[in-house]
Amino acid sequence: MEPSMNAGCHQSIVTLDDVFFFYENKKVIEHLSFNILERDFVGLIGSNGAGKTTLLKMIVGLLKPSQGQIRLFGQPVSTFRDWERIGYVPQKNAFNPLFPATVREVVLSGLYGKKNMFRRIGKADQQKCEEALYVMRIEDLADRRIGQLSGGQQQRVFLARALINNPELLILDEPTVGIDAETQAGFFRMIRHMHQHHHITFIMVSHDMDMVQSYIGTEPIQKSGSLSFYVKHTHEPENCKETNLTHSMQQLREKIEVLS
Ligand SMILES: Nc1ncnc2c1ncn2[C@@H]1O[C@H](COP(=O)(O)OP(=O)(O)OP(=O)(O)O)[C@@H](O)[C@H]1O
Repeated sequence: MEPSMNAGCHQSIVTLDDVFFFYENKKVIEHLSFNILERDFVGLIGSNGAGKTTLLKMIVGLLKPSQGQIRLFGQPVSTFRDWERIGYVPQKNAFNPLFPATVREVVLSGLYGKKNMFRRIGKADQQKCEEALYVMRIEDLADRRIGQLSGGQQQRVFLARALINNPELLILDEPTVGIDAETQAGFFRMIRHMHQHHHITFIMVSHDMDMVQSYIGTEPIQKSGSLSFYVKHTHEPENCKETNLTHSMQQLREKIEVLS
């Protein structure tokens, strides 16, 4: 996966060029170069402490590479501002049961972006929120406190939060940790459906080798230290059109109901 820029359906979504990362003197990532194309599904596997979360945090601009460059949608991450194009579900969102935010508030907060904390919530935003709640089948939880939900329910809330902007890139950091096997299987069916039917590129950290190998591929495309990158390319030209959010999200939910 050499860094390169491509046009049309093969647009580069994330490019890393000889990236290093150090926490003080501890080297976590070195000489990492790769290129993720539009609608790729990247599975990132690695032992504890391999640097998976560090890498995701660099991609979403929360950490700065010690050396090298990262580009998002062709732009250097340092000047990138279109954060609504990216949905990020961080690892393990454990909440104090008394945390005051409701599910609806958490999902709406996905619209605020990095610089927009105090924007007024208009009708269109409310509508997007209701769609995201609907598609994740959590509309009946909308007024509950996030901290009072199960791990599986919280995971759906954070996915709804990430989906509210109709992201082009969805980044999931071990989305099924601590979740029962049945809920995990339903979650992966949903993720696969989203990848197959929607215009979304995925990067997912997972310890679930079975899921990664059955959907993405049996061999990693690249290794770096103890990080392994599995990549499924999905570049059929007929799938390279923008989809209508409302319609596609409703289709997604209907499909999930069939599968669940
Ligand atoms: N803020 C920090 N300061 C110093 N060292 C850190 C910090 N965050 C992480 N590390 C160290 O950097 C290394 C990589 O951490 P990271 O969280 O990226 O690993 P990971 O692959 O996501 O691990 P896990 O599978 O356990 O979640 C680990 O050795 C960790 O202890």
